[in-house]
Amino acid sequence: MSAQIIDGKAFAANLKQDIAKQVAILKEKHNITPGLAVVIVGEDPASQIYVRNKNKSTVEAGMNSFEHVLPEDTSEADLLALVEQLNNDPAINGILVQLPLPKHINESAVIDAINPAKDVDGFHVINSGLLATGGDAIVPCTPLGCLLMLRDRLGDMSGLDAVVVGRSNIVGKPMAQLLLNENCTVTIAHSRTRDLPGVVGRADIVVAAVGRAELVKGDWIKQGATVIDVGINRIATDDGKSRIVGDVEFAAAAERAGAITPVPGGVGPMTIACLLKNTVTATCRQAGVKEPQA
Ligand SMILES: Nc1nc(=O)c2c([nH]1)NC[C@@H]1CN(c3ccc(C(=O)N[C@@H](CCC(=O)O)C(=O)O)cc3)C=[N+]21
Repeated sequence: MSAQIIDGKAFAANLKQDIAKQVAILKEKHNITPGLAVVIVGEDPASQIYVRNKNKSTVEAGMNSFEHVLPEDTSEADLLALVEQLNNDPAINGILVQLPLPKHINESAVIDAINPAKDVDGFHVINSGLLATGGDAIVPCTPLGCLLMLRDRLGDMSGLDAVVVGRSNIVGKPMAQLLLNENCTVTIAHSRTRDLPGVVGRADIVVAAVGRAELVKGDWIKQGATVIDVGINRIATDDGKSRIVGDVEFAAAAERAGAITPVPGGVGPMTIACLLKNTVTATCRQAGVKEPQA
């Protein structure tokens, strides 16, 4: 058997079209243009590429994009002052502070300084608390993108065994919450898990988010399982160049899975589409208007 490849790029392109329609309706009916501010501290080239992609997608969707590139040696106090300024700016509906931040800055202090209503990453402790307690959270973009692809593929997930490999605050934990909300039986596996192959092998749904190249082996996957690969790892190749691989051994896993996301072209593009989606959601909540149907 060979898996269906879940085309995250095409899925994201569709989602972005819907979002552009929503933005057009917001403009026409309410005279509102959503504004997204992205803050980046330091010169990490990979980060700069993400920021550029986000900026391009935001503008393509008809929203306003504001970029703040600060030097690596920016103090925590100066970054907090910028966050406060963005919190108070009515033209800004969403704020994203690119992670990781330089080591001299306390990340959670910065994230928790963002107005939770503008926290389009869904990283604020208020939003993680709302997600955990069934409230109206802004949901982190990567897990939200994974959920949309899973719903599209599987529909009702009630009673399915789901394993999330990885326990980060930004992917693993919120992903587990979302799967629990779908009535899956959820296991969170991590570096101390005994018998990871056995745990993964029971799962109908595997979400791999550990950040370790090809850690999840193809022959662990249950026949017909749905595999979502969140990893983006750059590895060296024999010819002295490099390529991007996920957290799952893709070719071998595709032999057994029912469906699988590729890397690149899977979860990554959905993350950006969901950032735009969250920005529309946040804008509508701030304005007290119902989210338009695309
Ligand atoms: N506050 C914050 N929020 C984030 O959402 C955030 C962050 N910080 N820091 C960095 C990571 C990384 N990230 C990616 C988003 C999209 C792709 C993406 O679209 N990747 C494409 C292209 C990959 C390529 O070819 O380079 C793909 O997977 O197909 C990748 C990585 C968001 N992040």
